[in-house]
Amino acid sequence: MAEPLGALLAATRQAFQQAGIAEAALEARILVEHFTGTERKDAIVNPDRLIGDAEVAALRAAVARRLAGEPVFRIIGEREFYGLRLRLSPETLDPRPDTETLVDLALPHARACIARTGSCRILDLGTGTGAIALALLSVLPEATALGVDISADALATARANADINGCGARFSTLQSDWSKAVEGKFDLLVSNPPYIPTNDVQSLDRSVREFDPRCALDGGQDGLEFYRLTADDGPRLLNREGVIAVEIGFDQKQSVADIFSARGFVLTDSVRDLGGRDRALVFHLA
Ligand SMILES: C[S@@+](CC[C@H](N)C(=O)[O-])C[C@H]1O[C@@H](n2cnc3c(N)ncnc32)[C@H](O)[C@@H]1O
Repeated sequence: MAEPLGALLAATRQAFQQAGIAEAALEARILVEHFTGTERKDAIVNPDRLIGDAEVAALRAAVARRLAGEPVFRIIGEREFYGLRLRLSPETLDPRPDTETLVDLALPHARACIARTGSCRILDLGTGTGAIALALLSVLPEATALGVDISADALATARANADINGCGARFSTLQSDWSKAVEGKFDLLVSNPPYIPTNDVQSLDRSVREFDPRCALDGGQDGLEFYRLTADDGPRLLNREGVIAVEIGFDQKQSVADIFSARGFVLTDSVRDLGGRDRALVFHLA
């Protein structure tokens, strides 16, 4: 039966509040707008607008999934990141707002390269949805990027995201076990690698453990495996004044800095995330 938009929104919000969902009002709005094809203003200006049976049924199914623990962005299959709309798929990480910190940290280095040379060649190792590379491309029209992942599903999603967001001509993809198959030199290497120690994956929050792909999380026994690989291969992949910018776990700054400095890199920049935790580091070759 058709139901009024305002009532659907109120009922969804109430169900989420009762279930103890922290951002009940926001998540209710995201689901209702997505499944009813409405915008924020519609529920305010026209709460009596009738929503048809099919949309109501789709919304009810989505609410049931959310109440069963599935994250809201997985349910709608997309997420906003750095002002871009990114599709998600089964083998992509749901990109987190904290990763925008890495984009902001890398940006001045890319701009400096463009000022120097007129362009910037970016390598994104473990690109997933393409979030980091595409965010950079969206604000750097002179830049190009190569997104690398081991997952063909993730690369297909990154490709679609590049096209949807108008960066398709400047973005290419490569399936590779980390940097093994990557050829050529880059001005900026960015990466948000899997960095959870293998034994800690089981104790992650259920919304992460069950809905983000394990391959995007598991960073090996001590969580640092992909930093070692990146630091080992960095000198081969970077132009002379090239820069590496990586996201890290909140307690990994010293360990990651040690790994890179043992391979001839110098830590030149770092930043904390919105919650005040160490989040991203920049390295230059000494
Ligand atoms: C933490 S996710 C980051 C995704 C995306 N860059 C972001 O920040 O939202 C790590 C990514 O590394 C990829 N990955 C894991 N192991 C890999 C490997 N051996 N070679 C290439 N990519 C790998 C995963 O598929 C996943 O997309």
